[in-house]
Amino acid sequence: MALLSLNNLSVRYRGASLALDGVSFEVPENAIVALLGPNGAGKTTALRAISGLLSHHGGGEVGGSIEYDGRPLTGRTATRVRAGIAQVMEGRRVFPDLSVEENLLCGGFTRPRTGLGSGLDEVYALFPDLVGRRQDMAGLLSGGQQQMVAVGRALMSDPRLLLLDEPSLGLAPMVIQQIAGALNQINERGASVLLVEQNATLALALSSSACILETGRVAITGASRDLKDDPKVREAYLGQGVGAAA
Ligand SMILES: Nc1ncnc2c1ncn2[C@@H]1O[C@H](COP(=O)(O)OP(=O)(O)OP(=O)(O)O)[C@@H](O)[C@H]1O
Repeated sequence: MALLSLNNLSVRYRGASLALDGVSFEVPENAIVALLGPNGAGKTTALRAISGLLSHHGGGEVGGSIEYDGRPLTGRTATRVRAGIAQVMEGRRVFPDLSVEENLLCGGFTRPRTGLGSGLDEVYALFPDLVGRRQDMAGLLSGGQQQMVAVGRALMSDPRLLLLDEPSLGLAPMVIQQIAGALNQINERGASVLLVEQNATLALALSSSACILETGRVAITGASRDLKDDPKVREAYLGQGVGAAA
């Protein structure tokens, strides 16, 4: 059974045209799935629908359905059903005047009381760069370190599904590799990841399957290893036209 499934999902923002038009895809248990596509394709809208944030962005009519762990993400129980989902929004959004550790602890507020500790040790093990900065104001960190705080804060709730919106945006290659390594480790420990990325090469390397959106519809979907070799995908999304080196 899929952990998350979008079934014929449509979203229309108030006073605007359809942002998503009959989108269906799944995130299996314990998988990394990439959600790709050009600017305006509807990737962030899909994340907002899953995390329940559409109403904070001009609302919208929603059609179709989303199921998480076999239960619908609609109606009065949706907030409770979403308890296992954590999101890292585009642009990092750390609390700049709180310390690194305070930022992380904010994310642990809904952590299940498993008796396994606060989660801080796991986050510091994933991102050793943060250990020496734990008492520093998060706003003073580099962009890459702030992204580590944002991902770490989401992990503090011990989610089964992590939603990430453009985690590599504006970061140096070495930092991107660290974040990618952390996502692999999170996945190895059993969590699923839905990864929205403009960097399709990175996303296809990290994920087992991918869904490519274009103007609100699913254009291509399949196993990431197949999509990496698909001439249409290479030309349109990987910047590798016919005859380009692999
Ligand atoms: N709050 C909003 N109100 C009205 N229209 C919106 C709103 N947010 C997004 N849209 C529109 O919905 C469509 C999908 O936007 P969305 O941000 O989901 O795309 P995206 O694939 O995430 O793009 P990007 O890669 O540029 O972030 C676009 O046409 C956009 O203009």
